[in-house]
Amino acid sequence: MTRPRAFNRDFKKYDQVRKAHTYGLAEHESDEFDEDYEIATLDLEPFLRGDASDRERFAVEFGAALQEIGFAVLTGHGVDPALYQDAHDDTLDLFESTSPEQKMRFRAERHGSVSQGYFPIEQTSEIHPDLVEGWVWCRRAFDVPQRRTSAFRVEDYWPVAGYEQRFRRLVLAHEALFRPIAQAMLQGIGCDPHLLDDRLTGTNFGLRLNYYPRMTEDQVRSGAGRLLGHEDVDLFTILPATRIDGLQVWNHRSGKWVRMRAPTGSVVINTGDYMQRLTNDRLPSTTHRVGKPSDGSHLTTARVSFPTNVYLWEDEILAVLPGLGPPRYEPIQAIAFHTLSTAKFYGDDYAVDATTKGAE
Ligand SMILES: O=C(O)CCC(=O)C(=O)O
Ligand SMILES: [Fe+2]
Repeated sequence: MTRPRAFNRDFKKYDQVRKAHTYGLAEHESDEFDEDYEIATLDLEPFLRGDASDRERFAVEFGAALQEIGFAVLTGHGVDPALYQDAHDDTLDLFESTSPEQKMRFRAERHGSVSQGYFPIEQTSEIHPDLVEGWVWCRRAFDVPQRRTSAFRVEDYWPVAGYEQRFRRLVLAHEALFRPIAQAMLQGIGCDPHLLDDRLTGTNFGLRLNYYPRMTEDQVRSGAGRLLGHEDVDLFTILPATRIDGLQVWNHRSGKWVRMRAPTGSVVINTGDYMQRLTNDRLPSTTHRVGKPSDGSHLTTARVSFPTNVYLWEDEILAVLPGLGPPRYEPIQAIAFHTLSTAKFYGDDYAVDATTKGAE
């Protein structure tokens, strides 16, 4: 059975930043690919440890890549590659060894802005049945410093406590990169690099595990994709390079898709809706999706990915940053911005009015 095609423009009313292009949510035979486009791979080390001129050089190249396509690949980030190997194995283990009943005990629901918990296959969003299972935890689900209204209880969030400890290592390693990456982005578009430092200290984030099971011939024939075309709602995403490819990125200039090929151990960085709003459209929230891998392994092998989405806390106000021209957007509270945007995926009831307290 072939489903009718769905397009992003059918869901335009949810957009909280300008998105002028039209794309099909799943792969289609009419899609065109820009096989020559190379997403920039940059070494972050000079920005982390170099002098002022090293930092400036990196920031300019990073800013250029992001302004052009919204994606860049970083090496030299300092995260131990063994952490990524462990996260890969732990993700496979979590999805393959947790019973369906246990998974459903943690079904995703709204925690502040974030839809946190387990997403069954074909239920990542209400708008498109994707062939992925997901599991999301925000900062509240980790035993790390933060303001809490009640004591942390690991069993509220995790089917087995050991997973919290293991994935905590990954989120702490990524948290150390939040400010340097944001600083480089801001410097790269000519802003004061430190504008977001305070708000990124102890900020909220979402760790998302994606498990794309092996596909049957019928699923391939149905036209279903592994993950629908979307933009991330966040400031930016840190996606460790996946072992199996399949990530496709929309090139605004050519209107074609670009295949992401990131070297082992590198991280893919992309800007999201919060960043597009704060930077007055200078850094785009770029469309991407997951399609079939180039090696045909979707018929035999599961694929996993484990992106970290960087957010601001719910009570922050998102206003266009200084130095970026006349603001194209009104200030908006982060919880309203986040939940209005993601009501596209989770249904209209997901949206929280700005005046409502972002209760858990
Ligand atoms: O699986 C991937 O490569 C990307 C996943 C993604 O875009 C997401 O979880 O938002
Ligand atoms: Fe994404």
